[in-house]
Amino acid sequence: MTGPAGTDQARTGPAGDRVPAAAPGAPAAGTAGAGTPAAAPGAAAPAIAPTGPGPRKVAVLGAGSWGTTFAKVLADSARESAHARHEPLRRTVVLWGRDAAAMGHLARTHVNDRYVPGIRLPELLAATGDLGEAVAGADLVVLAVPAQSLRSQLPAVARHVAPDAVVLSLAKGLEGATGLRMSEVVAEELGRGTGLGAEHWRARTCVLSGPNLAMEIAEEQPTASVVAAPAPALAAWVAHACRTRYFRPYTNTDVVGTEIGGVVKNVIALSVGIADGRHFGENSKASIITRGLAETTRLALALGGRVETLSGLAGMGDLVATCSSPLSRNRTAGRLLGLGKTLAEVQEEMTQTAEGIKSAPAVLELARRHGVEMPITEAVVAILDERISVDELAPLLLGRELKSEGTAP
Ligand SMILES: NC(=O)c1ccc[n+]([C@@H]2O[C@H](COP(=O)([O-])OP(=O)(O)OC[C@H]3O[C@@H](n4cnc5c(N)ncnc54)[C@H](O)[C@@H]3O)[C@@H](O)[C@H]2O)c1
Ligand SMILES: O=P(O)(O)OC[C@H](O)CO
Repeated sequence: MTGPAGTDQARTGPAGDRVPAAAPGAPAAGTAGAGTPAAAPGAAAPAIAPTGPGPRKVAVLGAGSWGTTFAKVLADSARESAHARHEPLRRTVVLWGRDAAAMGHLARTHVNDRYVPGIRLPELLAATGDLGEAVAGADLVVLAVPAQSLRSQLPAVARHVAPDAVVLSLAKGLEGATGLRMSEVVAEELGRGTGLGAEHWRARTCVLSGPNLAMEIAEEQPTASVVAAPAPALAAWVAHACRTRYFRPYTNTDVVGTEIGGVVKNVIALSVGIADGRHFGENSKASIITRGLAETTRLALALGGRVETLSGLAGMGDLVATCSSPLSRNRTAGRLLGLGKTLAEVQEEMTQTAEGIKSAPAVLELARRHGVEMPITEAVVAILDERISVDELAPLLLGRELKSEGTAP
């Protein structure tokens, strides 16, 4: 690992316990080394809601636009908090990316020009191409790889993760093959890989979602977000770890609703992009956004989410940001489709992840399994499958039987 480590001689784990400081790259107390199981099956589970100071070591896995930006947020948060308390910096933030050469360059230069051009990253931010080195001893493990790649990274995470670590998922997608939400994939894989079981990790897995276009946050433009966790104290611990003067995370305990809001808005943004590509104006786009929120809410409620989550930052907030911004990759992909490009051409042109393309069929399948009607999603999937043309989108949606407004089917 390259970059500064925490300055204190001791670290406090998520459960508030004092444990000896770990040398950079070495497993911390309570953490298994590379290739060894992280914890014996049936080991006593430490407290789920961490107390005390925030995480001493944070690993951020995935050095794309959001992983890099969120690592900056975590480093800035530590610096601001130390400054406010007149205390020394106590946090190490380690960003892991699969391209070791790129990570070496990032560590030396503190820039990631491919994903956040022009942004100077904090000195506190370390970078590595060695996943074990990043995860070992981390109190908080942040997952920022795209949804379809997450599962393949988790066995390696399981080999190194501390049993009492907290996991924070940033991805906004459903797994295509299973239709599972990212928090479900995390619990399943870490439960199996550590031998601690899915329930152990479900209780420690949080998600962050909201109107969070990475480049705006990298530029320190004021932004709010939501941390959802199974327990309020856990959400608060994570929120405190990432609050900065430009980033304000709210908390809730609706993990399902928060994840579904982040997933489905990408599909709706594809549709708004298509409308944009067909040169439709604001009425059309506002109509899609509003009815998109209705179908997102229907699905979230069917899965156990809460309506206030969908009318909040992780629902309406994210939908508005993504559907309005030219920075959105999903809206951009939709726009290219609307301009007449094929899906293959769009994918060729996109250099960053547009989660909605892979998630849309999984969202539709999930909705069907729960008897939820999602006409916009259905139309987007039909376009992606090339069963209908982009010109058929509007007649298809407007030709449906009239009904009363609201989220009811
Ligand atoms: N960019 C944003 O504004 C933003 C904001 C909020 C949430 N998100 C979500 O965050 C997640 C990550 O998106 P992003 O914007 O950082 O994507 P990105 O396209 O900018 O970067 C993706 C990164 O993941 C890496 N990657 C891809 N496959 C991998 C694999 N198999 N193993 C390891 N690394 C792999 C790539 O090399 C790249 O560094 C997505 O789910 C996205 O929806 C993005
Ligand atoms: O660029 P997009 O479309 O992946 O959207 C980025 C963020 O999710 C917006 O909140």
